[in-house]
Amino acid sequence: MQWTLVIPLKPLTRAKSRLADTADDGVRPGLALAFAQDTVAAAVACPAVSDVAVVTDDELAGRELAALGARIVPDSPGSGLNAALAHGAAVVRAMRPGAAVAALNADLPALRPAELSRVLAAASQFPRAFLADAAALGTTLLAAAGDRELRPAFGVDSRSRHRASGAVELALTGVDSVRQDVDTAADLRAALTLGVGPHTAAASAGLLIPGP
Ligand SMILES: Nc1nc2c(ncn2[C@@H]2O[C@H](COP(=O)(O)OP(=O)(O)OP(=O)(O)O)[C@@H](O)[C@H]2O)c(=O)[nH]1
Ligand SMILES: C=C(OP(=O)(O)O)C(=O)O
Repeated sequence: MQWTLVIPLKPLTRAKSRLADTADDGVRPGLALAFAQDTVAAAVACPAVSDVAVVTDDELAGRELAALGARIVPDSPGSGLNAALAHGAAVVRAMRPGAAVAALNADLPALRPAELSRVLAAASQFPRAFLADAAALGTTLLAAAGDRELRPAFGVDSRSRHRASGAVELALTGVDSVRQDVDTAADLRAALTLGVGPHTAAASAGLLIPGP
């Protein structure tokens, strides 16, 4: 089964505000872009993924992510993360009716294509399914079969909302790279330990990451 991924990305100057202690205003946009580049590159390289749509209004990110093979969808609702995801899924399905779609965060710099394949293979067993993030409070991936609406409910504590929505929580081990989103300095440290992609490795090389 082949998936279309929908990846949301805020304008870079507003992204990753919880990393302000680690990366100042001059550095943080480039770091957020690097996370998205490594996420998109791994998604595009995943054999279970037929195409990747990035919902963003950021011009630079749009150019850079298109160069990696993503389709760029303007965030025309301009009403936040879940509206952007629902819009991205609708645009994808207008072009490819019945496409299986999965929302994936743009801040997974350690993402490995083989682990993403395992998660998508598991998700394909259910009408809707999700993967909890490394903190076990949020969500990094929400998947919907071709005949189901995505119904995204990302944001603080989204794990419990996605569970309450009837989506099946995927109980997989060995998929840490798909769970490891980066919101804080501790998350960045964990991602670097897992092994990040080349964009994030370069962008984080000069950072002093506060200790635990
Ligand atoms: N297109 C779009 N993407 C969004 C929007 N809000 C958040 N995102 C993306 O959704 C994912 C999770 O977002 P958040 O955790 O809310 O924001 P963040 O920039 O990652 O981090 P913080 O600023 O620390 O909250 C990231 O990939 C964001 O870039 C939005 O309004 N539109
Ligand atoms: C939006 C989410 O992620 P974050 O941890 O980046 O806020 C979420 O977990 O639903």
